[in-house]
Amino acid sequence: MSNPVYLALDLPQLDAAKALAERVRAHIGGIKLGLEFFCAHGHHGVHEIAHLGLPIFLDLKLHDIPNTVAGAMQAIHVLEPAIVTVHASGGRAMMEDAKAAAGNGTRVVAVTMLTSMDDRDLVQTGVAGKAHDHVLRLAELAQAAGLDGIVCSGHEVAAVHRQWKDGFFVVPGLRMADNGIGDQKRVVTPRRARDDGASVLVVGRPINRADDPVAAARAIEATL
Ligand SMILES: O=c1ccn([C@@H]2O[C@H](COP(=O)(O)O)[C@@H](O)[C@H]2O)c(=O)[nH]1
Repeated sequence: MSNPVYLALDLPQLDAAKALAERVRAHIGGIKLGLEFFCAHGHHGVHEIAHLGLPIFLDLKLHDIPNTVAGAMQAIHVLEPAIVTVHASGGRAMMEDAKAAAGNGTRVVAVTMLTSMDDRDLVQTGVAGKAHDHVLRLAELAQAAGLDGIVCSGHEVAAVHRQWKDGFFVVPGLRMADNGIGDQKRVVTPRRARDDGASVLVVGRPINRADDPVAAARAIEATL
């Protein structure tokens, strides 16, 4: 089985990001490039990281009207990302158009509820109910829109997996026992997320802020 860990390269400097990816390359299965990286380095930065030969996950969390999101998907075709994210709360039509505009080799997955939010945060956005139910509802919408899967926390992935058997599930918010959680609120260990059905495990700070990133990546790999 291939390594499900995708390293979130949330670093402002391109050289430092490249050097880190090269160091941990043998202990990860792919690289996630998010808003911080893409806003700073754009297509050029993606090409630089893609030279390493690992699958690229563009975590752009697109959220706009359908026409605009479809245009953005077409603009990133050329980068041949393995995975791209959109926000499920953008609605069914937006997700359908995003999927239609994506390249054949690209999985489009919908962010349900950010792992940095809990039940209280959800209520503050005007959504009544629990995170768990909200995630399941948005997963159903993403499936109906023809997406490949969703992004959710490790708290929900087992339930989502039961309702969407062949879905592709991306789980961030992962921490080992000795990691600080920072701004994340719905966290589990990488092992628990994998056992509960995660397809991709997104790990950022536990590796990219570690004193020894290679040792940290190896330690996570050893638990899987
Ligand atoms: O719900 C979400 C969606 C995306 N992310 C992204 O994953 C990484 C997690 O980084 P850590 O340092 O391991 O907390 C980061 O790039 C987020 O943008 C998420 O955390 N939660």
